[in-house]
Amino acid sequence: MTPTPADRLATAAEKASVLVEALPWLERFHGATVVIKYGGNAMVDDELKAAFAQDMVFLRLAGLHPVIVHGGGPQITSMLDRLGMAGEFRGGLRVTTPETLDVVRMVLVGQVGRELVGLINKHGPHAVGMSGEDAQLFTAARRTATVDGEPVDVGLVGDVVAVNPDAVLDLISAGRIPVVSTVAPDVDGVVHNVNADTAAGALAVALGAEKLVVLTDVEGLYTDWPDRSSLVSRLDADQLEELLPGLASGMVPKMEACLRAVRGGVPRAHVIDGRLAHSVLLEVFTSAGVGTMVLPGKEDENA
Ligand SMILES: Nc1ncnc2c1ncn2[C@@H]1O[C@H](COP(=O)(O)OP(=O)(O)O)[C@@H](O)[C@H]1O
Ligand SMILES: CC(=O)N[C@@H](CCC(=O)OP(=O)(O)O)C(=O)O
Repeated sequence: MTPTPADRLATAAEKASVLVEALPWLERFHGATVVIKYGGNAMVDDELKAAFAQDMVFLRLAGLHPVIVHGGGPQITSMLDRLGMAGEFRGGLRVTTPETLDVVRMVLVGQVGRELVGLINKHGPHAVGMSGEDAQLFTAARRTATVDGEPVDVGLVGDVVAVNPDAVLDLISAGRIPVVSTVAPDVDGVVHNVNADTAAGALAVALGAEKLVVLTDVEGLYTDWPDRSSLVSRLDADQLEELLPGLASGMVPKMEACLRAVRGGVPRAHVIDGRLAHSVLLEVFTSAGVGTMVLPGKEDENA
């Protein structure tokens, strides 16, 4: 059916109202740094990847400073399969032998990071890739996984114990979009595999980011997974701390990262659905937001 002049007016008014709704958020976040964790499971579809790249360029051109920390778990697993190498997760962390680490580093830095940089740079000379090894961005320390309450050795897996954000700040001040892969050396220079959620939380704190946004392949945090009526739209750090021990493995590093961020001075952390095209724009520029928002405390609820 051909739209009537009245239909066209209504559509135009709707489009204008979407743009105007963004105005207070454009004002509020002008010049702000936003750390975005782009998860491996949310980056398996070509159209979604292209939409994510558009969102990052949109944020930059709107005056924000997006910093991307990417994952790549499914991509690492598929390369290990192709190479006939066995892989295993314990307590949500990949058991990482020196041979596995070679594959993790190759896939994260050489494949997933490169692809994201390429997609963003279709729009102009914006993105620059780097890893935790560059300019001492991250220092890792070997960590264990927790399985049934017990510590379990998972090999060359690290937590981030120090961040030197200078190289990221240099890129930000040059107007670039840093794209960070999460392998990092320990104090002796031994490279470790770092979970990307963990690294994103640590980087958001070190940069004094305004927001941490974690994209994943689910609508947000469910307090009683997989009961679909238990999706939470907001909670504070104390409430999250109480829930953490009961969460299943995929959500644990994400929610730990959100907690680390808000406890470390980041005003808001969000877990949003990366399967929804342009979910980052909806989160940043609309009043309702999407997914689950973590706030430092109750007093911040109306902030
Ligand atoms: N409480 C929970 N709320 C939401 N998702 C959960 C929860 N517990 C487990 N999950 C699972 O965690 C997954 C996300 O973790 P993961 O697969 O590691 O994501 P990513 O690749 O984005 O890092 C979801 O797809 C869901 O299956
Ligand atoms: C220690 C550890 O488990 N590291 C992860 C690093 C990639 C990652 O975190 O990717 P996602 O965000 O896609 O899960 C791994 O080897 O899969």
